[in-house]
Amino acid sequence: MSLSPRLIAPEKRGEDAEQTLRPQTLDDFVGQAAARANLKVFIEAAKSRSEALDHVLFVGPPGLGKTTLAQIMARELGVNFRSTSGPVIAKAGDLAALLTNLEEGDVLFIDEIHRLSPAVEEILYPAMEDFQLDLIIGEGPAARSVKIDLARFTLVAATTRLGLLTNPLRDRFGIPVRLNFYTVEELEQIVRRGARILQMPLGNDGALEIARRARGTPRIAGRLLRRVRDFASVAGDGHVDRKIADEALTRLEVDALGLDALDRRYLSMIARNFGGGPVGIETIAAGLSEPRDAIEDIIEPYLIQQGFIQRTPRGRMLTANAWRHLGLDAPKDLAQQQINLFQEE
Ligand SMILES: Nc1ncnc2c1ncn2[C@@H]1O[C@H](COP(=O)(O)OP(=O)(O)OP(=O)(O)O)[C@@H](O)[C@H]1O
Ligand SMILES: [Mg+2]
Repeated sequence: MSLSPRLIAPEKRGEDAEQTLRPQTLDDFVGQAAARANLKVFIEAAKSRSEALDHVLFVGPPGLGKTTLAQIMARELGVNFRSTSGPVIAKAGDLAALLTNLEEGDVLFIDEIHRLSPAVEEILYPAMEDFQLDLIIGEGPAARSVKIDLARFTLVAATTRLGLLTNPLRDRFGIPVRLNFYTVEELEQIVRRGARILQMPLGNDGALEIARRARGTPRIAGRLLRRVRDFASVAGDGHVDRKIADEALTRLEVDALGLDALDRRYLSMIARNFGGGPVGIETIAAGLSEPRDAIEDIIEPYLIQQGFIQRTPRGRMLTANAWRHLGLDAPKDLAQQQINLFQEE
């Protein structure tokens, strides 16, 4: 799943030197206060009992710190970190090989767990619950099943789409953690921290400007920071203030609220072609020539959180906010339309 390239796309891209900006400890990690406080307690408890931590599931839009937190947890627990992802594990045997290599207490991180194949999921259930592998060896009448004991490990999984997880899988995580978009204040701290690490001169107003336009997402904050740095070193003396940040971000087509060209294309298509909606997701996907998954995962969560669109039973609908942001007049009966749609439910 990916969108056409865009600067503020929150999904990961290889070119990003993300590891340099990654916080290494829970205390270093900005924001997500509730999640952080809970994890701290669970980690302390597991350590004091010398037990493996219960399985953890991180849920949230791309770029909010799921992988980062998984790595931090292994470090704070003082155990090995092994990492893989749903689409990479093709066969049951691949997962079996990973699991049998784990040591007591290790963290196994499975990214994009909603993309595991059903056959692989079957293997995972007893492994998570009883720390056992049930394998079928051979085929036909000669097939027999063997049980292999596993070390007590902690599965840390991440998904952008909780709805795509099967219930039995979801139920096996003792610690579900939802990550939310970051506030501007939190992003400002993240931007300042990034600037310190990159040794880049950044004024307070410059940090605020980048934070406000980072779409609630640390990954985007980091990426904007690097692009602004490039711009400042070419256009000026390298120092970043509000004016330089604004110029750079405007050139990159990131608007005052952090929406990029694709976000605006999404909104203006619904406004101009569908009178503001309601319009179904398949129609939107076709109109934008982007995969439906990516639209639901990457574009919509932020637009919903910012109150630009509403999901109604009959499809997506622009809010008054969105019409205003596009500089267009909202239909006169917008409020009444929205009330009617929800009453149909
Ligand atoms: N709380 C934070 N403080 C500082 N930097 C952060 C924070 N959370 C994330 N980052 C930075 O944002 C980037 C993306 O984080 P991460 O890879 O953990 O996101 P993710 O949720 O795993 O995304 P995806 O769903 O695409 O895998 C990293 O470079 C990381 O350094
Ligand atoms: Mg990740």
